[in-house]
Amino acid sequence: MTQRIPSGVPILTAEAMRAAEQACFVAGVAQDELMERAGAAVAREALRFAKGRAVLVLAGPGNNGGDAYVVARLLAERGLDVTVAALGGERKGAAETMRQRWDGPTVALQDAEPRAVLVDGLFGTGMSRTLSDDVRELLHYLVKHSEFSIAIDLPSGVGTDDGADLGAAHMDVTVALGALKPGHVLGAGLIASGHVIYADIGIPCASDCHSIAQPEQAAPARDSHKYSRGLVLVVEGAMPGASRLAARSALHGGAGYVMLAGANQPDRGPDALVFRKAANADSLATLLEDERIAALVIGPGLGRDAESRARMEAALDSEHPLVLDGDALTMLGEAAAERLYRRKAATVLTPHAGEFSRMFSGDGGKLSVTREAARRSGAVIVHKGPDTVIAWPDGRAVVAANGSRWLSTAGTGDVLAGLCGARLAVGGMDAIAGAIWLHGRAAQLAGPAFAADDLIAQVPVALGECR
Ligand SMILES: NC(=O)C1=CN([C@@H]2O[C@H](COP(=O)(O)OP(=O)(O)OC[C@H]3O[C@@H](n4cnc5c(N)ncnc54)[C@H](O)[C@@H]3O)[C@@H](O)[C@H]2O)[C@H](O)CC1
Ligand SMILES: [K+]
Repeated sequence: MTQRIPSGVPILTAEAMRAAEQACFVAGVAQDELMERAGAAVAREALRFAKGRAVLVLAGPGNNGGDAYVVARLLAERGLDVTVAALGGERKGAAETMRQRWDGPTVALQDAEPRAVLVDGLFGTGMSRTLSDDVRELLHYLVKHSEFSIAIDLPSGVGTDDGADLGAAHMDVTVALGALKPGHVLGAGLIASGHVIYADIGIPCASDCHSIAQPEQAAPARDSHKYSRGLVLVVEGAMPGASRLAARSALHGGAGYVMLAGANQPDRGPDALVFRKAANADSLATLLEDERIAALVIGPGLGRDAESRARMEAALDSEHPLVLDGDALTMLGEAAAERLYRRKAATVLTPHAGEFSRMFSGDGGKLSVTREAARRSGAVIVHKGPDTVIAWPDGRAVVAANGSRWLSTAGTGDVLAGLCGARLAVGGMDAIAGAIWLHGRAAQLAGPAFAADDLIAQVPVALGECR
């Protein structure tokens, strides 16, 4: 898997990181020691590429700069040709100690000349405002004219807690110190960070937010049968192709039995896919009385007319675990939180950015607005994108940012909705992250320029990789 983001790693905000660091100091670890560990972790990665190349280390005014001086010293001790370009003069505390321990060449940042390897130690989690024009222009110039660029903790110019673009250049590698930050996995920060390497520097980092990890996918129990593995019913609508993609995806995503409820029997498609006639909302409501249904998927290709709305209401009124996607989300709109909060059964929403903004307002980064929406609606929210944020009502969150760029093709959202239905049926709300992992992994396996149908074919292969 092209692992741009390490999996299963805690994600901490700047404030949480500082608290974790403080707890270390209280436990007796000195800031100098942490800075030495941070610098050693970055130097180790820089060495992989820097052999025989000239190195330019940018040192900012704070502790990110302190780390930078450690990196410079360690690389010079290994015989590399290192120059430090410093922003500002005397530092405070451990950063000043590290500045004084550096006895190699130092120039003022504005006098820096490009070198083959660039180490960015200007700003890390202390980034609080947009980079000034002169610093931003110089940073971009130096990165552009380097052969390899590596950022300490975060690329300078990335919003730590929301991935906002505060002037960042695109780095080849970023070494995340102690934990990932939202800035590594969201928006502009995900792009600027390049390949993210997690460096454990001995700071205990508990978090209810992690980067996505491969799900455990035990094979079905020996005595399982199609109902115990979960019956998924997919509601067909105005555009049957979308719901059929979702239904076939559920079949390959591990469901024991998949039904497609619609107006006309499909004239082709897997025989394993059972069709049930439901010509209108009333006949759908009757079908939904079947207690064997473990999960319901509605929205792909549903349509937005009165009949579609009536079908959605029938699904919402049922007491089945429910995946709402596409048109169902658009029809819910701003009423989503209030309408869903009353549901007792598990509800999963799979909005893309536009659908999300029509349902939930709120400012702040994608992680915080999605967590707030999950809390208010009582639903699991899968806020899709190159940085998909999954948030549960109890505050837990997972971010998936390894997906293939080829997922930007029609029907892949329908496939995800079907996978969520299968995982909801098999493992309940907690299993939803597994659907996103399977979707992303199947896309990587499908290679370039796949169609949604090819994506479904790779899901069992991705499942086979799970323990
Ligand atoms: N948390 C850990 O486990 C460790 C963190 N380390 C490193 O410390 C930095 C965070 O250091 P801090 O001093 O808090 O902030 P920065 O160095 O990122 O920023 C310095 C300073 O710069 C000012 N500032 C903010 N934005 C701008 C701007 N746009 N232009 C100019 N100046 C700006 C602001 O006052 C900041 O305080 C962390 O990333 C790690 O690299 C430890 O060394 C190791 C353990
Ligand atoms: K940095």
